[in-house]
Amino acid sequence: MLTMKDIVREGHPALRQVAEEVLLPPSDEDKETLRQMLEFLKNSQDPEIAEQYELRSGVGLAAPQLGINKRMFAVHVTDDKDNLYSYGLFNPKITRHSVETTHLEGGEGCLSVDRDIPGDVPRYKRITLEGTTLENEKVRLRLRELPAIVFQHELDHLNGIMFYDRIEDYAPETD
Ligand SMILES: O=CN(O)C[C@@H](CC1CCCC1)C(=O)N1NCCC[C@H]1C(=O)Nc1ccccn1
Ligand code: NI
Repeated sequence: MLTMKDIVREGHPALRQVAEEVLLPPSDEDKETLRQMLEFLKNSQDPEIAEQYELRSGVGLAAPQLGINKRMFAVHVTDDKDNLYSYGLFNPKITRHSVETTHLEGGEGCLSVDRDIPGDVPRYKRITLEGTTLENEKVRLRLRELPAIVFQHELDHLNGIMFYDRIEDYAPETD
């Protein structure tokens, strides 16, 4: 099973690479990796397992965070209407998005970042995202609010972008 020692931290080159498309249909190895990533998220959200294996709770995990330069990530998150979004996706891409943006109250964190970085991280409020599932089926997901934020955070990892890259820097007072 995956634990925190499998997750690379800031400074590891994989976090700053543009990940490679996964060849479809996904290989057994890629499917097994993605399944393990989804399992990690579920374990990390189980208080007993998380405590036993010292897992930081996560709602998303991208392959580059394991040092794997492939366009695949897992998400396991429940929205404010108690809808569970649990997916392992290959080659995800945003095909549509709102102009309107939102941000996670209190800012974002990252399992690959062992420090707190304050600041709003702007995300599209609504997105349409397409990808291929663990069953090698194409899906089109219409997401909003927290699920949309999580998928955007994961997609950024596939493009070598960290959440704090998006925190706008205020220009120093000029007057
Ligand atoms: O790339 C993937 N990662 O780095 C794991 C991150 C992904 C989330 C960060 C912001 C959006 C996606 C993650 O899950 N966390 N980051 C570290 C702190 C704990 C945890 C978290 O934000 N949990 C959470 C958030 C909202 C509601 C419930 N739980
Ligand atoms: Ni992250």
